[in-house]
Order: sequence, then C-alpha cells, then structure tokens
Amino acid sequence: MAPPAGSAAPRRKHKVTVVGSGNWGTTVAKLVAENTRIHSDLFEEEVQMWVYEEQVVIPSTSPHYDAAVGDAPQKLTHVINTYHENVKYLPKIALPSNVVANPSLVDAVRDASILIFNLPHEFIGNVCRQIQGRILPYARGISCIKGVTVTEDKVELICEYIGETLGIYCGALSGANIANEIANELWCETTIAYNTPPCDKRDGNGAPIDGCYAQPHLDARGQACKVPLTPVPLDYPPVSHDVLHSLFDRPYFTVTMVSDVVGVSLAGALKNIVALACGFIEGHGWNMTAKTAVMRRGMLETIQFCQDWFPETIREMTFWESAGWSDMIVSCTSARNWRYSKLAAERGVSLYDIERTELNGQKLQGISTTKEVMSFLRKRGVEDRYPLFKAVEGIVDGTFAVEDIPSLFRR
Ligand SMILES: NC(=O)c1ccc[n+]([C@@H]2O[C@H](COP(=O)([O-])OP(=O)(O)OC[C@H]3O[C@@H](n4cnc5c(N)ncnc54)[C@H](O)[C@@H]3O)[C@@H](O)[C@H]2O)c1
Ligand SMILES: O=P(O)(O)OC[C@H](O)CO
Repeated sequence: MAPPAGSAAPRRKHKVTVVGSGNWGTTVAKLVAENTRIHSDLFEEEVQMWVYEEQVVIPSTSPHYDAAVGDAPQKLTHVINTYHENVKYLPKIALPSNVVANPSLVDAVRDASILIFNLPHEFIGNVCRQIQGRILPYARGISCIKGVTVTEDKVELICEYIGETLGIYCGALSGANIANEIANELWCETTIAYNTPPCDKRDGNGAPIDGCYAQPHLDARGQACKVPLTPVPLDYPPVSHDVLHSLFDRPYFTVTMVSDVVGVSLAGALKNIVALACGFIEGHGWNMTAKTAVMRRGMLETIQFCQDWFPETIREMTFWESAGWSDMIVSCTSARNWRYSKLAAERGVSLYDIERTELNGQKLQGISTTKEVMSFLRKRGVEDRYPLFKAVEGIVDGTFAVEDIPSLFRR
C-alpha cells in the first residue's frame, strides 16, 4: 500500500467527540474543551458530548429552576446546553460553553477524528454496534473506561474491543482519578497509553517515516492487526503523544504518556474488584492494616492476570504509574466502588440494592468486572489461582463471608 498523498503541512483540525456523559464522561469533556480552546491550531473548539438522553427535574432550590417550567421533567441535553451544567451526573460544575450535548450518537461522532469513549463498560458493545461504519475510517480513539469485555474465547481490553469493532486504533486513559475532584480542579495525575500505529508515524517535517507506513500495527497481544488501519491524513496534525498530551493535560491534570495499553487498561479494570474487597473489609469493621493486605494481594493477582493472559506486551513498570498503584490506593480508600461496598457491608444489604437505591443512575464497575473476570477464569479452571477475586465474587453473591478472607492466604 502506498503512503497517503497530501501536503505534510497540517491544515485541518481534529474534531473531538466524547462518547458518554456520566460523572467521568462530563468531567473529561470539560477538561478537553478547555484545551481545544487553548490549542485552536490543533483542534476544533467545539467538543461534542453524546448524552444518553433522559428526563430530569430541576429542584426549586436550584439556581437553574425556572418557575415557568416548574417540576416538569426536561431533557438532560436541553438542560446541559442551556445552563452548561450536567445537573444529574456532575452537578454544581460549570461546563465550558463549547461542550455541546448531543442526544444522537451517530450525529455526535460524525466527522470526529478523535473519539473519547467514556461510559460504563457494560454499554460499550451497544454503542460500538450503533456507530460501526458511521465514523471516519481514520478516526483514533481513547478509552477512559475501566473494565474488560469477556467473550467466549478471550478476555478483551475495552480499547482493543473498540478498535476491532470500529476498525480504528484506540488507546487508553486511566489513573487515580476521582471525577468530582478533577471537575473541581484539584490536582491529580493520569496515564495515557497510546501505541502510535506505524502508518501514523511522521518525521520532523510531518511526512510519513520511510518504511513505517508499510509495517502492520501490533495489537495489545503483540500480534499484527488483521485489518489494516487507515492512516490519519497528512493534512491533520498527527495523533501523536504530543498532540494527545495537548488535548488532555491541564494544570490540575498531569498526563504521563506510555505505550503499555495492556497494563494501563487491566490495572484500571481490576482495581475495581480490589476496591470492593476493601469496602467490604472496612464495612465489616477492619481497618487500614487489613485493607493494605488486600491491596497488596489484589495487585499481585492483577499483575498475575496480565502476565497470564497478555504475556507478550505487559510491562511491570506500568504498575508504578498513576494507572497502577496510585489508582489502587485511591480506589480502595475514597472512590465509589469502595464507598458503596462499605455501605453494603455496614447495612448488611446486597451491593445490587445499594447501586439501585444510592447511586442515582451511576454504576459500580466492580460488580460487572468481577463477574466477567471470574467467568473467564472459571471457564479455564484457574479460578483458584485468584483467591481474592474469587472471594469478592462470593461476597457479592452472598456465598462467602468477609471474615473468611484471611483464611484464603493461610499456608
Ligand atoms: N466517576 C469517576 O470518578 C471515574 C473516574 C475514572 C474512571 N471512571 C470510569 O469511567 C467510566 C464511566 O463512568 P462514569 O463515572 O462517567 O459513569 P456514571 O456511573 O457516572 O454514569 C452512568 C452513565 O451511564 C449512562 N447510561 C445509563 N444507561 C445507559 C445505556 N443503556 N446506554 C448507554 N449509557 C447509559 C448514563 O446516562 C450515565 O451517563 C467507567 O468505566 C468508570 O469506571 C470513573
Ligand atoms: O468511583 P469509582 O469506584 O468508579 O472509581 C473512580 C476511579 O476509577 C478512581 O480512580
């Protein structure tokens, strides 16, 4: 295949769309929209945000309450575009006016050259099916989703699943990131894993690098991708580590770019299982010493999982990035999976009940990730090599007691 024709000097700008508008989706739309304004040489200013449409009622205590509308339900997209606030999933945070909420998924992704996927992982299959063949063939993706997809024969990273389903390359963003803190511009770090496809590599003049173009891109397992990627046209700025850094890095959100998509994705997904364990432990009345033991065991099982199923590409140094130990610590001490599993243990009710009654539509990713990972391990008869993950599944299902966790590790 010949390299793409065209001038090496970029003329077009990237159109950025955020697919998803929950607590984290809206926060990422905010920070990215701040950057598209600053880097107007690289990006179109407007950022589309796909919103799973629903009706919301603005309470009379809200500054957005309109007496003429009263308690009548209104479309969430209308509320976001009118008041520049996602009153349901990110209340009390002003969004830049260049974030545009769009209830049509197909319309929101049309002509976007950078797609940011940010919604609970259980919905990604349906979303990808709807936009298959309806995006730019050379679009590039970043998945901010923490979870995995499990099919009959394999466990798949979300970014891998997105890439294969849509025929594009997709990297991953993950870190010790509590959406509400970042939305309030409290400083934190994150990790973006992006393995620039050979066909997108350019030299200092913006021209394709000799030979690179013809090389196949290697997937997360280190194997050549089955479907060749369509290169990003040369009249766009390259989708490089530098350009992605410009899109996501903020004074309150420090981005480190790496290439290990497996480590970043799996650390982000599996820590949610460990966070549930820590919540159950604390709700049971144990404290930091028990929790740090569980974090350590959980990290060992996470690294073992990566080595067992993605041995070709995993890099242990990734676990020292924000996506690794930092996310493990924050998730086990202050995030939702920890907070609500603690509440479930304190109240003696199931986690499903807590998700339904306390979360106002938000999702605990740890529940589905535990189920999916355990079904994958059980199918291969290796679930006993992952005693902590197995115990969490048992506690969620009510078949295992928190006080029996130490017995798992007795020799
Ligand atoms: N919230 C955080 O602090 C945080 C931080 C880092 C990463 N993450 C990860 O980001 C991802 C997104 O989480 P979030 O916190 O933004 O979500 P959330 O739990 O706040 O919101 C749920 C979202 O799902 C949408 N939804 C409900 N039903 C749907 C359907 N059938 N199809 C499509 N969408 C539907 C809702 O409209 C809402 O936008 C998750 O993988 C999470 O682990 C979250
Ligand atoms: O609130 P949680 O449990 O979904 O976790 C949020 C982030 O993943 C923490 O880094």
